[in-house]
Amino acid sequence: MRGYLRGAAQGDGQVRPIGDKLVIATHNAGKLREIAALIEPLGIQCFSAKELDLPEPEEIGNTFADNADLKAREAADLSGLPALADDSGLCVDALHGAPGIFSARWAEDEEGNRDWMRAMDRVWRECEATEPDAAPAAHFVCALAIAWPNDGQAENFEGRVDGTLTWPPRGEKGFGYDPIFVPAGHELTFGEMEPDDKHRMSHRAEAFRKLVEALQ
Ligand SMILES: O=P(O)(O)OP(=O)(O)OP(=O)(O)OC[C@H]1O[C@@H](n2cnc3c(O)ncnc32)[C@H](O)[C@@H]1O
Ligand SMILES: [Mg+2]
Repeated sequence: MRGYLRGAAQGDGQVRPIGDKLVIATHNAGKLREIAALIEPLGIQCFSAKELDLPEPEEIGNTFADNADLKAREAADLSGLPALADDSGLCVDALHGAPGIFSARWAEDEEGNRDWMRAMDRVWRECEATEPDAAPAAHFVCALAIAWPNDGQAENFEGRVDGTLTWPPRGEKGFGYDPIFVPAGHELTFGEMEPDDKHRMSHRAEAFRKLVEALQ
């Protein structure tokens, strides 16, 4: 494993060690599964935020990158290890980019319980109200951030995948909005695809490729 990360555009240009232990700063089981699969070839030992009992920070940023940064920085400070966070979401053209950074919140009820059918249904109803007969254009964004303990900096890597939305939802292999998203040039939804196929084209895989390119 190449253990140093070159400073990227948003960082300070310094080279920092990743070492052989990394916290995956997410409380989302679907993301954790995908990130663990993408990280496996690097031979880094990973700890999840859940197994370290880290709190879920309030996502007060205005961009995916800001939210990824704050999740990574908090997990690094609390664990004393480098931490990788992912902030991601679905952006629908007809909804001016919504739900975007509010993708998780669209699934939540008043008590904060998540129901993905509720979120997908809301997206589809709002699209129908705007463009009744179209296959709405949408994309997923993934911002990854790596932060180091008590460092105050994070390195960011962003990926995107374009596609269209479909109704009704299809497939149970993914998570979140996967059952209504058909990537461009394909017929299966992300929910119907095998995980390896999603990894060949996903927003998360693209962000991850950029991270790996910055390793030395
Ligand atoms: O913040 P953490 O703890 O990482 O977990 P989260 O579920 O709250 O994650 P986000 O704040 O990034 O919210 C983004 C939501 O967008 C959805 N999402 C992100 N990537 C996705 C993907 O690859 N497929 C389907 N839905 C996705 C997903 O369900 C998330 O809950
Ligand atoms: Mg979140």
